[in-house]
Amino acid sequence: MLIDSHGRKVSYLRLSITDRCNLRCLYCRPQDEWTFIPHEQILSFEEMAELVDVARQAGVEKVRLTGGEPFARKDFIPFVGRLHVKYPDLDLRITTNGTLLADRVDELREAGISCLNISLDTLQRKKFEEITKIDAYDQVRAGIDACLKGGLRVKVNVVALKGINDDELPGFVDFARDNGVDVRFIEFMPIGYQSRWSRDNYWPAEEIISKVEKLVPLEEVLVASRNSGPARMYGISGGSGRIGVISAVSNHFCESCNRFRVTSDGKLRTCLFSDREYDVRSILRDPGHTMQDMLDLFARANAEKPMGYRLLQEREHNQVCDRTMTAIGG
Ligand SMILES: Nc1nc2c(ncn2[C@@H]2O[C@H](COP(=O)(O)OP(=O)(O)OP(=O)(O)O)[C@@H](O)[C@H]2O)c(=O)[nH]1
Ligand SMILES: C[S@@+](CC[C@H](N)C(=O)[O-])C[C@H]1O[C@@H](n2cnc3c(N)ncnc32)[C@H](O)[C@@H]1O
Ligand code: SF4
Ligand code: SF4
Repeated sequence: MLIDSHGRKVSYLRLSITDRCNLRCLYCRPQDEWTFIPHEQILSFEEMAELVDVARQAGVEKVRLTGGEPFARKDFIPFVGRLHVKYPDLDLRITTNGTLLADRVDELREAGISCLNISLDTLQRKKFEEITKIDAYDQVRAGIDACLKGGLRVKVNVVALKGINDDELPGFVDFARDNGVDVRFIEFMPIGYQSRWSRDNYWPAEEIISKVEKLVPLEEVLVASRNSGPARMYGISGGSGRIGVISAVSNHFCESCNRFRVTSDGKLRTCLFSDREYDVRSILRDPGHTMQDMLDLFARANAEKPMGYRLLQEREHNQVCDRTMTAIGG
């Protein structure tokens, strides 16, 4: 079991399947120039499965597969299916941009997935293209509809962008209520070289919630699971669907941080905000390595796990780390 000096226990792994993505969201990655991680440095699915073995041994109960865009990697769904067969009691989740989903819902359900986190920052097609650089709004909406029709639970992630989507609260409240889904507004985090974060486009969670309260009565819902994420959720009175906020900048949740991250090139990050990385890939590719070597690395990393909000304070909210979100996995 991995418990650090602040008493935090690691029970949740975010594993990035690939740094490649078919969108170019303005808050996530550089807009003009970027390089992808060379193919040979990306962990194979066999290596990722071994990593999950180690994580299970270390006490991890929930694994979120992310990216880049996880569905952009060939044979992603069969990999999910293999993990599910091997660990039927593992809480296996996916975060996706939803563009490549619509015709894969049955396959996903058969692979053991019952809930998807799907990113959608606007309910307007033209604005979607402005934010992501790609005209794929209809694909995402079709992906969400297909999930709901196919009986998968959906949580919608909206990066809160002042001056860009702060006029769309009524639409998102209706969307949550009409579809019975969770819509979660994530504070824009200043992550990655060339981050476009600024005081002008940052829209804090408290402001979002107080504006939603003027539209509809809200009731805070306490999230009971120890493996749950950092969202604060509110039920919409008199209807289904919920609105939530992830206040990663204004009101941190580092005391209850339950997670490790591993990037697609096999670097363990104990904190989203810290570029301090531990080289899992070198161990995995050493023919003589043992499970204990991996567990020792996890333990050493965990002993050095920071309180991420302090790193943010030290940088005075300017770009907190160099790696881009698309390479870390969010
Ligand atoms: N600062 C910070 N942000 C996080 C952390 N975990 C997730 N986030 C952010 O929260 C947003 C939503 O993440 P998701 O991939 O949907 O996962 P989640 O909300 O943690 O997962 P569940 O609650 O299990 O659904 C992303 O922008 C993440 O970067 C964290 O530990 N620290
Ligand atoms: C990096 S993406 C990877 C998975 C998938 N491509 C997607 O967009 O859902 C994971 C999550 O991080 C969020 N994200 C990316 N950059 C962010 C930033 N700078 N601040 C807050 N959230 C961000 C995305 O909106 C998404 O919900
Ligand atoms: S990884 Fe996700 S958030 Fe980043 S550019 Fe791709 S779709 Fe957008
Ligand atoms: S900022 Fe770092 S320590 Fe804080 S919750 Fe996020 S990952 Fe955990």
